[in-house]
Amino acid sequence: MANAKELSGAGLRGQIAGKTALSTVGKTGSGLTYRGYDVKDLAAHCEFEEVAHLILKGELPNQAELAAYKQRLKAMRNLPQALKEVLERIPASAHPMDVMRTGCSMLGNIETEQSFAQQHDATDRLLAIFPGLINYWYNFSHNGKRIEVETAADSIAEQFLWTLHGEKPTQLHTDVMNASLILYAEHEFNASTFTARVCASTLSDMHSCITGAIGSLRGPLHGGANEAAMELIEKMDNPDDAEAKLLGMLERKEKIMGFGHAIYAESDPRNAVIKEWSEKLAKANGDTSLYDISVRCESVMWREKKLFCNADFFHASAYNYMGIPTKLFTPIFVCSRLTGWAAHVMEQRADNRIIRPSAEYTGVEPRSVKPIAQR
Ligand SMILES: CC(=O)SCCNC(=O)CCNC(=O)[C@H](O)C(C)(C)COP(=O)(O)OP(=O)(O)OC[C@H]1O[C@@H](n2cnc3c(N)ncnc32)[C@H](O)[C@@H]1OP(=O)(O)O
Ligand SMILES: O=C([O-])CC(=O)C(=O)O
Repeated sequence: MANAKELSGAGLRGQIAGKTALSTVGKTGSGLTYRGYDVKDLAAHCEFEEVAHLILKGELPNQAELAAYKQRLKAMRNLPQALKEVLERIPASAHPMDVMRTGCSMLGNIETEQSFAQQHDATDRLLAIFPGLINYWYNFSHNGKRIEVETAADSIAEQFLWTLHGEKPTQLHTDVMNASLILYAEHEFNASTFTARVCASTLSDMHSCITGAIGSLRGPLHGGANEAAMELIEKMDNPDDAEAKLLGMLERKEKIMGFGHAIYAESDPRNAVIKEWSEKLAKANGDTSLYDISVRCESVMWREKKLFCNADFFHASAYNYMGIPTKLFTPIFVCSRLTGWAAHVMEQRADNRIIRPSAEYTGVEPRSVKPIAQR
């Protein structure tokens, strides 16, 4: 069993900030469970929709329940005209995470969650619409194409790749995307989920909670690390060059994105899964250089700093092998983590007290206001 990380210091590290029945992170040092199931088990045996059902409704579905759930999501993919018009006004230079944030917020204006009784409907609609939403904007702003988002895709994994590339993806690519969505789905009180819960604790609506969470996920210390990792490894010519560049960065005390974790001590269980998929993709592509560079980065970081790859690092090469533009990496995380965020919002609502911690004051002592002429 891996050692637990010593949790103390700034950033609320180690503080119990609430209760959850959704997941455990690093409880045995390195494990991750969703409602009692090991994430590796789920990634090996399930479709993303099964895991979404587990997280949002409490149990894995049976065959009939899964078919009904997928059919329901499939029927909710259409983009309202008003949302298309907003997306068409966002320039190609925008960051896709900002597009996701705006898209989610806009949907909250036109399909507002009127009461908490609609929380599952609001969540399912977001799950169904997000892949098409981001790829509608991407194709319009980058290629001048208004794509059809109501595809024949059988799953959210397939829908993302289909709406991006305009054709049915290969089984290998669908399988990787499916595993990736499962790995990213839920992670206890991480920064973006905590954002969603804080928002939910004011009794706000689902779209506001998710919009806020997207803003928190965007940063390179959180979800944005998969893009930052790609920007790093694409500058490396080969494994030896990777080693030299990393040693230089460590010497200059630079942060290496895609490494380290706030909770896990020695490894992130999601890494082994996505690393294996990255290797399969590399072999299928007939060019393993990006994978080989990533493997060297992993061994150098462990040898030099005892820092390990988190979920994001091998996602960079895996997504790149599937022809996904780097700036769309973190929006995929959104399409997945939406399940965890929404389930946490529901959990917060079910047993709520407004989240309002205290601060240690470090400012000046009390003083009186001088009339403006005397300042
Ligand atoms: C899906 C996800 O969101 S996973 C996280 C994605 N984020 C990244 O990959 C960004 C890079 N990693 C990091 O910035 C950090 O490891 C975080 C934000 C994930 C966790 O932060 P913390 O809990 O504060 O890290 P931790 O306490 O383990 O840091 C210990 C030391 O290692 C250093 N360290 C941690 N990660 C890294 C890294 N990736 N590169 C270089 N040094 C690092 C810290 O700077 C710290 O050094 P110090 O004591 O001299 O300040
Ligand atoms: O838990 C965290 O701090 C970050 C993380 O890995 C996630 O949100 O998936």
